[in-house]
Amino acid sequence: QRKGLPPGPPFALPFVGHLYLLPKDPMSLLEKWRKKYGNVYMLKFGSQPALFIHEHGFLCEALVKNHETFMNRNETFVTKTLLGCKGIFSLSGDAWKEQRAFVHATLRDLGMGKNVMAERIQEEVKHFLRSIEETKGQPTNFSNLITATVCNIICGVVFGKRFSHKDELFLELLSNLQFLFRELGTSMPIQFFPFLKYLPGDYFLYHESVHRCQRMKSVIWDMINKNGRKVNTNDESFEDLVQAYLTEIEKKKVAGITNTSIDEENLLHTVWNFFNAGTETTSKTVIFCLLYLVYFQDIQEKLFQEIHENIGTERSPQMSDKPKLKLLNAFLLETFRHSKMGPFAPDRVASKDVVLKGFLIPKGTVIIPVFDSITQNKEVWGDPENFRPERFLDEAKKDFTVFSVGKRNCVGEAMAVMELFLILSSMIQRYQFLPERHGQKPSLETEFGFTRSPEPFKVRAVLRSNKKSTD
Ligand code: HEM
Repeated sequence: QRKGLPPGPPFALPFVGHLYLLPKDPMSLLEKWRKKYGNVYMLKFGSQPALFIHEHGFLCEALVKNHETFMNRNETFVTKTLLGCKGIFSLSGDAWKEQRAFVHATLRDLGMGKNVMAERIQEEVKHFLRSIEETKGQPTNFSNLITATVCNIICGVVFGKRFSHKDELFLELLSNLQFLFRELGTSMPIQFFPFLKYLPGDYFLYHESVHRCQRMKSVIWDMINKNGRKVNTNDESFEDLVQAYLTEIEKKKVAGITNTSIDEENLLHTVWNFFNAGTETTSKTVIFCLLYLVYFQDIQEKLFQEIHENIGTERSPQMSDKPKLKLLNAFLLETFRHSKMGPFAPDRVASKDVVLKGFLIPKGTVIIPVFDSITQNKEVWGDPENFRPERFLDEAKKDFTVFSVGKRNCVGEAMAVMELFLILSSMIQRYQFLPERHGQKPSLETEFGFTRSPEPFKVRAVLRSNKKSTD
């Protein structure tokens, strides 16, 4: 090891580095290494150094204080082969800065004033509540409905329209999205050993993933074009992201600007990134919230009382109600923390040699934030194993976010928070969620993946007695 490098386990093998040591769910091994080497240690992924960060302060040192050095994404099988290094998620350098500034400003505008974003979310929430009602209090697994709802909210914000949950394009979008999320974990070895794609039988799902990505592009392209859009470069008022983006492309053309990343290829991939980054994360959060509501009936009742006192049961919750629902806000933060929904943040790469808190981090090092430890550290949280929303009410503010930190944090954070607030407050206001069978709690066990999932569970959604049917 070069002098000054962070500590790390021995026995890195030629070609594979430490990869051979990592099991499918590596979290307990990473925790073991954290205890042995500290909150920051280094492994080798093949020949590439990989820095694991288990501490919020160190993460800020890297991603906030040294943003320019760690701004770029690592080029991986997913970002390079599947996403073609296009779109806001995969781009690096000036092209990323240009996409980010444009997307950030557009999302901000959609969420301000008339608040088109909140309107689109509320429209979808109405459909969601109606679908819950159709279950008539019978035990139901709501996961697919929640995922379709969240995906359709993105359609509303991006394309300016929602789709019927039975629409063929919408169903294909959803199925490819779910496949890629579920299966990419299995094809991970391909990330480091691309020659595996030549093995017969497509065991690592290389060809299937490439095929699904091609279908995904074609579906999104159809959705982008479907409205037969007209672009008016003088019109500054937009009701969706695609319209804003197409207008920006046109403006650049009219002005003769060719040195730009604002083009159709990046539009397609950026829209795709929205679905990849926004569907699974947000829907899993709602699913975990539902699980905790059912498991902790006393907390559910307190949340209902808070809504009852501050909003009543006659009108739908609005974004302006959010500051008043302190327990609901705390419940959401505790769900993020306790569920460990996103074990890792997507990786970045060091663009030059840099010294962080006395450690030398060589150019080309991959940075892997381990959110699991940040949310489960006993020294920070005291009793991390307990689900206690009040910790976000009573105690000194904790440094923690599941949206990552710095200028390249989640660009959809405000939208996600809006969705989660409107979905949850509306659900709790209207229904009481009960376990499948009286007195039988669902399991809190989870399965590891890009995002963690709870074990499948059914719930009875019983209309609160003071609510009228939505029909
Ligand atoms: C609970 C919900 C969500 C969580 C926990 C979450 C978390 C994250 C995290 C950890 C990152 C990586 C940031 C980094 O590299 O440091 C990210 C990036 C991103 N997220 Fe989210 N996200 C959520 C919802 C959304 C939504 C609703 C959208 C949009 C519809 C979205 C769009 C994106 C995009 C486009 C990026 C890439 C940003 C860039 O590279 O500049 N996310 N998200």
